[in-house]
Amino acid sequence: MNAPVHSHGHGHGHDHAHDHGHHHDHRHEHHHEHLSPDQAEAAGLFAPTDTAVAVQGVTVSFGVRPALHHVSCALARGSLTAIVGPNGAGKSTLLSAITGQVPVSTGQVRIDPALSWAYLPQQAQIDRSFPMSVLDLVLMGTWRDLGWWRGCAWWGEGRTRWREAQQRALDALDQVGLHGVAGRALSDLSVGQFQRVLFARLLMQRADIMLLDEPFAAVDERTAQDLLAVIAGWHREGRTVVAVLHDLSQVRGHFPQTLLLACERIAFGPSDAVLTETHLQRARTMAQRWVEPSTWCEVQD
Ligand SMILES: Nc1ncnc2c1ncn2[C@@H]1O[C@H](COP(=O)(O)OP(=O)(O)OP(=O)(O)O)[C@@H](O)[C@H]1O
Repeated sequence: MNAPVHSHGHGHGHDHAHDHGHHHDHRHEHHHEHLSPDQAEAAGLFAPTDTAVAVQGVTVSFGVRPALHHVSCALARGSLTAIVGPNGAGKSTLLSAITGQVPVSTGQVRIDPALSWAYLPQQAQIDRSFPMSVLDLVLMGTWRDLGWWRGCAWWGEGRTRWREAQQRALDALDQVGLHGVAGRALSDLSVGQFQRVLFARLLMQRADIMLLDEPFAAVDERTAQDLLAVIAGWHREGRTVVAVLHDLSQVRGHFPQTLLLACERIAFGPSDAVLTETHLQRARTMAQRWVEPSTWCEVQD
C-alpha cells in the first residue's frame, strides 16, 4: 500500500497501488444498491438524473462509535462542494464511503454509473519514497487511455500515443505552474510542489467527479491559490467537485455549497447558510462529546 498515488475512479478502493493501468473502463458502478426514484424522492434528494453522488442514511463505524451517523446528501452534477467539520468528524470517512473503500453499515451510496471519478487522498497517506519521476507519476493518470499501447511505446501507433501522452503530461504540469521538474524524483519535491504534481495527474485523468481529501493541507498560500484556480476550471467545465477543507475563508470564497459534518450532518446547502456561528458551535459541541470515552452521536439507531 502507499504507492505514490492512490486514486483512479473505478474499482472498490482497497489497494489502488497495484491497480494503475488495469482499468480500461473508468466508469464506476458502486456496490451499494441503487436508489429507486421513489426512495430518492422520499429522501428529499434531487431527481436521480441530476445527481452525481447520492449518499443516503449512511452510517460507518470503526469499532463501537460511528464515524458517520445517518448522513445524507445529494451532490448534483456540476456542483462544487466543500466538506468541513472538526477533526474526527468523519470527513475522510465520507469520501472513503463514496469511493467504496470502507463498507457502510446502514444506508447506501450511489455514484451515477455514467460518470467516472478520481480520488485524491490526503498527502500524508502517500509514500513519496517510491522511486519515480514527476513525469512518470503524471503519466499514470493516462494509463487507462493509453491502454495496451503503453506496453509498446517504441514503435508505430504505440510511439505516437506515448508521445502524445507525454506532451499532455508536460502541458498538465504547466497548468499547475510547474516547469522544468518533469525529470525530478518525487522525493525531491516540496509539499506544495508535490500537491501540484498530484493535481497534474488528476488533470490527465479527466474524470467527471473529483473527490479531494484536504488538498491544501500543509501547502503554501500561493500553491493553494493556484490549485483553487484549477478547481474553479473543473467547475466551469461542468465536473462535480467535492473537497474536504479546513480553511473556512477558502470555503466561503470558492465553494458555493458546503456540507458541515460532526459525525452527523449538521448542515448542508449554500455555504453562507451552512457556515453560521450556530452551526459551527453545534459541530464543536458534538466534537467535544466524542472525546469523552463512552459517548455516542446524538441520533441513535
Ligand atoms: N481505518 C480506521 N480505523 C479505525 N478508526 C478510524 C479509521 N478511519 C477513521 N477512523 C475514525 O473515524 C473517525 C472519523 O475519522 P475521519 O478521518 O473520517 O475524520 P476527519 O473528519 O477526516 O478528521 P480530520 O479532520 O482529523 O482529518 C475518527 O474517530 C477516526 O479515528
